[in-house]
Amino acid sequence: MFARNASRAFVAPSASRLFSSSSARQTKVTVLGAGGGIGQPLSLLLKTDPLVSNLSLYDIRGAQGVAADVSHVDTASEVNGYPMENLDEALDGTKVVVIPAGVPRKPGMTRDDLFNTNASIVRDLAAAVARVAPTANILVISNPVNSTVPIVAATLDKAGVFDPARLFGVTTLDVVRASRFLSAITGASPADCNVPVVGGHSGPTIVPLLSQVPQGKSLQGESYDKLVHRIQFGGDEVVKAKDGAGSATLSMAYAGAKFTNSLLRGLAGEKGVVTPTFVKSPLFADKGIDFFSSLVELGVNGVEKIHPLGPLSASEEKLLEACLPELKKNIEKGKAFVA
Ligand SMILES: NC(=O)C1=CN([C@@H]2O[C@H](COP(=O)(O)OP(=O)(O)OC[C@H]3O[C@@H](n4cnc5c(N)ncnc54)[C@H](O)[C@@H]3O)[C@@H](O)[C@H]2O)C=CC1
Ligand SMILES: O=C([O-])CC(=O)C(=O)O
Repeated sequence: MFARNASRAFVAPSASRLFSSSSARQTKVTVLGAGGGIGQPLSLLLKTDPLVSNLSLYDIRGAQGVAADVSHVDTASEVNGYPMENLDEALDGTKVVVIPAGVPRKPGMTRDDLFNTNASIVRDLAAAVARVAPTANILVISNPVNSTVPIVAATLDKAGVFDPARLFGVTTLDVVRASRFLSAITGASPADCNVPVVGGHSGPTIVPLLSQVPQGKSLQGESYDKLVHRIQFGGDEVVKAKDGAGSATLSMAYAGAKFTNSLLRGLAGEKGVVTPTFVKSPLFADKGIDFFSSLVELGVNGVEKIHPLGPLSASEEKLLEACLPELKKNIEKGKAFVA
């Protein structure tokens, strides 16, 4: 059964629940990059989401095969796959566009090293969304998220269709990791370890607010430092273990499906859906940083309310201090690319 709160675990609904959910508001969701390491399992998980009525899978290679495969799963949604030349058709009438298109890291690379390849992929896809589905909600997974989200914003802005309430950088994997890693050292259930992770999505820009959850409050010294490092560099752990074969795909697909489900519940009118996401934000705009991830309430129009950070410990103040200049640089790089 689906969790009712964005911060709880995402669990695929049972078939009986799916069949009884036909009255739920349903929505066309498009995945751009559906043939990839994230795109394939993400498409599978979205096929199990009863809030998705149509699943549109697009990639420059392989999307039709993924669509044929996923379409046999016994849930009610329709699935269509589109090849490279049919991007407009894939986007037609879509409410939600999820973008995991682009290259992943190899050992020794930073997320910023992906900029040269992924910036133009994301810009061109955003331009197509602006043209074909200008009111769609856009969920950006492609790295470096700190730069690709500003790229999408600037591209939509250029086309005259940017609505800040409908653009989201997906930072859910950081939240999922924080929850799991904290639960692993405290013995608490991950469901009780809902750590708000704020800032951006790369190394020092990832700021876990452990002091805001009871299980994390008392951590200090080496165990605190180790946990923060693991949350900030969890992606590197996977890149290293995959040894040249890419970065996190399965946990990211889970995180992407979880965030998409949260957004769909908000769009359908559910109240109290609150989760961290990287959005255009006033929180640090006075410092020239106009995108930031913090707890955001999702509603019928997308972003309903951006929550303030709340009280920070001295250690968290320091983490935030380290985050801001790096994040600013990443955002400016994205903006400059489109300008
Ligand atoms: N936001 C996050 O937390 C995370 C982000 N990522 C990022 O997600 C991205 C994708 O990662 P993977 O799926 O592992 O890579 P992958 O290489 O397995 O898949 C990428 C897919 O994008 C497709 N693609 C390339 N250009 C395209 C275009 N113009 N239009 C449509 N599709 C296109 C490729 O054909 C491929 O199927 C990477 O940039 C990675 O760094 C990965 C993990 C977590
Ligand atoms: O580490 C990477 O490159 C992929 C990613 O963003 C993550 O796993 O958090």
